[in-house]
Amino acid sequence: MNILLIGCGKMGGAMLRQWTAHGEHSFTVADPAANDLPDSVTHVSKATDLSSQEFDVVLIAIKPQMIADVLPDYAHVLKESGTFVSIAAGTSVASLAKVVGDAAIMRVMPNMAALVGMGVSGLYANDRCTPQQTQDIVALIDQTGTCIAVENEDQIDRLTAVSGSGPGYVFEILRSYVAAAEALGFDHETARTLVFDTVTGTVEAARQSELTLEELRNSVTSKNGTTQAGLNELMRDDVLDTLLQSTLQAAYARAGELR
Ligand SMILES: NC(=O)C1=CN([C@@H]2O[C@H](COP(=O)(O)OP(=O)(O)OC[C@H]3O[C@@H](n4cnc5c(N)ncnc54)[C@H](O)[C@@H]3O)[C@@H](O)[C@H]2O)C=CC1
Ligand SMILES: O=C(O)[C@@H]1CCC=N1
Repeated sequence: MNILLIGCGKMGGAMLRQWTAHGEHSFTVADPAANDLPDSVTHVSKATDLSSQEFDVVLIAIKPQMIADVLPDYAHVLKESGTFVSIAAGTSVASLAKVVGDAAIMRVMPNMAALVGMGVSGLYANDRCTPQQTQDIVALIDQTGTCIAVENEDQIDRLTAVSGSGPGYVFEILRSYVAAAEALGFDHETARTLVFDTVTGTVEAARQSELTLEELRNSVTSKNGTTQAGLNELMRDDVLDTLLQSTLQAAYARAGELR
């Protein structure tokens, strides 16, 4: 496919890196500030630099607040049979259709783990998208990790709060965990190794196990042992559950404000 990526910042750039590594599609990036693009990518700064080219896919990866200003310039560059794909948080299909008209539009919500090919994305396709169009975009997103198709847009906003914003929460939890390890006397590098290897190993063990997370937690908690002493603090007054629920609710509410 011949794909135009409008905006190639942190998220668009992370996905582009995986796509160019796969080498299956042709990419043009429209971004006045893009640099360090892979050699195979054509770069333009603005829509008028595109001449009369038309694309199979126009992928919108600019900030939600910029879409109304920037997208009108690109509304005509999609082939009749093409697909608009937006990764912008919140911005609804209805808002996009106001700019590009009655077209095949998909909302994809990726996350930053796409940078290392381990992203997880949600995908919603409006009823103008054919099964073939959906299949093609699912295959494209699969090149950045895993793609989960959802039935309605609200699911995309909910998924944004869980996995789209998820790396932000996880980076913060890791930062705090590493700081706590340093407070116990480890140097920064050793603290990072201990925490990162504990987290990645535990996630993989959970993924490969048939036990529930509660059963796994209990299986490593000896009665009156060290883990129980730690968990008594971590689980006190359900503070962690309350905090994570309010964290996800706040992100979901913000997605609604961006529609
Ligand atoms: N950063 C993340 O973890 C995630 C971001 N997203 C979505 O991805 C989109 C982009 O976010 P980021 O990459 O984080 O932002 P960013 O600020 O890193 O990238 C935005 C890019 O848009 C470019 N841009 C600005 N004006 C432009 C114009 N007139 N024409 C073309 N390009 C222009 C900028 O130069 C920049 O490279 C947002 O809509 C966001 O909601 C979705 C999932 C995760
Ligand atoms: O913070 C944001 O708005 C973007 C969308 C999901 C993750 N990052």
